[in-house]
Amino acid sequence: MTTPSVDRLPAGPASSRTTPPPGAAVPEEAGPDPRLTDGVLAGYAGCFGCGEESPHGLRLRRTGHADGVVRAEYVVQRAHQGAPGLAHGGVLATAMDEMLGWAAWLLGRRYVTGRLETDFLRPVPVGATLHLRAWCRGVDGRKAYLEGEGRVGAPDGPPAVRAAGLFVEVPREHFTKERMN
Ligand SMILES: CCCCCCCC/C=C\CCCCCCCC(=O)SCCNC(=O)CCNC(=O)[C@H](O)C(C)(C)COP(=O)(O)OP(=O)(O)OC[C@H]1O[C@@H](n2cnc3c(N)ncnc32)[C@H](O)[C@@H]1OP(=O)(O)O
Repeated sequence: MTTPSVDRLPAGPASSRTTPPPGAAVPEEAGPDPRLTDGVLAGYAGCFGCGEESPHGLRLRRTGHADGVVRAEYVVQRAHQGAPGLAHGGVLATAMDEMLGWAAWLLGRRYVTGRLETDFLRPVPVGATLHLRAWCRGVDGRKAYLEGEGRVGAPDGPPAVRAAGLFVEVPREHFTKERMN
């Protein structure tokens, strides 16, 4: 049996639930609008994906944002291992969740993840830098369809992870009503 080249896989992992319906447009980016976050969530230091005060967090560092594509870098830490020396798949999925979330919030509305699909294409070693990108494929009412990928070592390095997600727009109260403290 031969192993198919991952580079020949289809462009994304999207299922019907993360594929925008025909006619769903990609809106002009409007954000991030500080009024959406009310100072409570913006740049939240405790965020597991990007916060500087999350001790074992991913500390994603945004490196650019142009033409509807948001970019970031993530260095795999020892605390992020699954198998010895390799990133845990759930941690890589978290990195993609964060990236797709950024791309959604840059549309200028509040979104949470409804569904996240991930393809793991290669193992990612501890110490490696994952170069991440995410973009919007379309918005349909409250639903936004996002995609992203992570490449090892360089922006055009070999792909290690790809993701597609459905994000749902929520009101500000979403972030307060269920909070336990
Ligand atoms: C996150 C805070 C960030 C703040 C940062 C501020 C600074 C900005 C900087 C940086 C950006 C942030 C980066 C963050 C990245 C990480 C994001 C996360 O991890 S978010 C946490 C995990 N996600 C949840 O906790 C959601 C839990 N789920 C819910 O609360 C509800 O289920 C919700 C809101 C998703 C939907 O509930 P309903 O009652 O409001 O609405 P219904 O009617 O059920 O769904 C609306 C539509 O969406 C579809 N839908 C919902 N879930 C779906 C699913 N799983 N699959 C397919 N479709 C789904 C439904 O079928 C419906 O579609 P039809 O309008 O009928 O066409």
